[in-house]
Amino acid sequence: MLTVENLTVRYGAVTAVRDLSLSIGHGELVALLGPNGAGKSSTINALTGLVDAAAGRIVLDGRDISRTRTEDRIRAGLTSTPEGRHIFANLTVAENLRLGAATRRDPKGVRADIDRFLALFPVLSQRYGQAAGTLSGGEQQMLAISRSLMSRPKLLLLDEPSLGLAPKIVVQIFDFIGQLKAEGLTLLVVEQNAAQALRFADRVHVVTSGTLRYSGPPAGLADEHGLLNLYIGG
Ligand SMILES: Nc1ncnc2c1ncn2[C@@H]1O[C@H](COP(=O)(O)OP(=O)(O)OP(=O)(O)O)[C@@H](O)[C@H]1O
Repeated sequence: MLTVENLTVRYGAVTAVRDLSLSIGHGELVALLGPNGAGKSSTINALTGLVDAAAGRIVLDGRDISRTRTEDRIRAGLTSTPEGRHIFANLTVAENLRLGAATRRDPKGVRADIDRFLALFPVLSQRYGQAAGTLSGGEQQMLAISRSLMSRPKLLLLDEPSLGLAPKIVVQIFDFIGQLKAEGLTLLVVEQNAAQALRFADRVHVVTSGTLRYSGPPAGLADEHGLLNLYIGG
């Protein structure tokens, strides 16, 4: 579904991502792991067009989207849930959900999707008219993922869905991610929490200092020291 060839992201003199290539097949969940500052968010943001790629090619379902505007990438089926959730705290739960559907022109379908997420997460239903900023961290993450799904993506990029959440909530979030995969959604999940990310991953990439160090099945990282060595460059 997605092919990334030789992606490079620079911020002035800083090269955040260097010559990174990866692919994601239909229905796959691919995990992108790495320590702080490795270039994971920069990769996601280049895929959605929020930052410009200095070099490389991004191909979604056979179409080169490297120079396509973010909103057109969303229309083409690629959406991300950003790190830190970025829900609109002063807007209601309902308004946040509706904003996720900004690129759609089928009000009935939008309404049906909102109903689906309200049924899935009763707390969103109970707090439908309240400011989203009053939700707990875990509830905000559920809302952020639901909002992303409102654009009906075929590929969802999740940037650190576990960030700042209690371990029990993290397990619930990943249970939901596993459910999305079971429903056929294709996912790229960026995570620091390797154990959770690997629960449902078909393949995994490990990036450190902007460079891919490992690409392969999760079993290749089964030895904890394998991942640790990759992280510390051993
Ligand atoms: N807007 C920016 N301007 C300058 N440097 C940046 C910018 N955004 C990121 N960087 C730098 O690029 C590198 C990669 O950052 P990035 O946020 O992509 O890493 P990450 O793997 O997502 O890290 P984390 O897990 O801590 O979120 C880091 O050295 C970071 O300081």
